[in-house]
Amino acid sequence: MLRIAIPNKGSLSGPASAMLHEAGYQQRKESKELVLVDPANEVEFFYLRPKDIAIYVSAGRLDIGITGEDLLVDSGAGAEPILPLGFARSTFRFAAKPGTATSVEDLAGRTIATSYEGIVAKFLAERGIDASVVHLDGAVETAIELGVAQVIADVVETGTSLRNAGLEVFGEPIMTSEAVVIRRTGAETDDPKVQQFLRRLQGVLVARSYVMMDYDCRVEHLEKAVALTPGLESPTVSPLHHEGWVAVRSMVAAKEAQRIMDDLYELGARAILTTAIHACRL
Ligand SMILES: Nc1ncnc2c1ncn2[C@@H]1O[C@H](COP(=O)(O)OP(=O)(O)OP(=O)(O)O)[C@@H](O)[C@H]1O
Ligand SMILES: O=P(O)(O)OC[C@H]1O[C@H](OP(=O)(O)OP(=O)(O)O)[C@H](O)[C@@H]1O
Ligand SMILES: [Mg+2]
Repeated sequence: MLRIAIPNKGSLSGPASAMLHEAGYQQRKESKELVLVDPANEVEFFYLRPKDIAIYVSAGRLDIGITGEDLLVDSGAGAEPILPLGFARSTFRFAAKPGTATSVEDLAGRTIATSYEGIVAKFLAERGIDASVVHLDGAVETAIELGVAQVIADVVETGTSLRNAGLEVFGEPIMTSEAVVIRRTGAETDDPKVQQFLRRLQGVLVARSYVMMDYDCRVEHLEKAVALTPGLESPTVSPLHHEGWVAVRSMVAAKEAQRIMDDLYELGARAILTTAIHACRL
């Protein structure tokens, strides 16, 4: 059985479970379940606090986990990312009241409120900046207004929370982050069970970002049409009963599909269809 740590709460939890479900794994039906065994797929899911996942995985009793890159760095645990998952994308930044700080040099002597002391301490140590850090569990943006700190260091996505608190980012971004699959540093890379799990998730990522495109075109336009739809390997081209015409089938990036359909139509291609890909193994 592959033993996998999954976030039980917060921004990572819903999208992680949705991705696993799409990959064909059973997921828990109610949020109080702590462990779920999926015998058909030979995996066991442990629903853990996102901040703790890297610690569990580094301890070696769980094979892999899903967490945020920022949480992994913050934990300082001996685990490493092996597959980016494309959700929970964020940037970790310093922010303060406008006019009170413009660069990281202004951090010296200040108090910084954060839920991510590990990341902040590492950043300050690397730059030799002497500042105090106060830990808060959340709603860190309010710390300045309430006099707990002069600066915050927090996750920023849309910037709405900062704006609502009347704060502005300053200095370079401390790090960018997204959800990742992690494993213990130096763990077996070629464990077939881990490889199969990763292939399933990669299949979901591809199925989400590509569509299958089919169209008919005249043989003399084939080269130009295929240049628009080169596919991942090479398009499938089949003869049509109607002489001088071929049918072409190719994978296309979903976000480019409409533009490519326009260009194919201009070229004289017809019966241009796109269909969703539900699952794949490349
Ligand atoms: N608004 C957001 N947009 C995108 N990613 C986010 C957002 N908030 C947090 N994250 C990411 O989610 C992970 C943090 O998950 P975690 O569950 O600890 O915090 P949370 O989503 O803020 O939940 P909570 O604070 O309610 O427990 C981090 O990787 C972080 O970068
Ligand atoms: O830039 P934004 O789109 O506003 O997103 C960033 C905010 O989202 C998260 O907060 P969350 O809602 O999880 O509350 P928390 O601060 O209590 O963790 C994060 O801690 C930021 O506060
Ligand atoms: Mg939060």
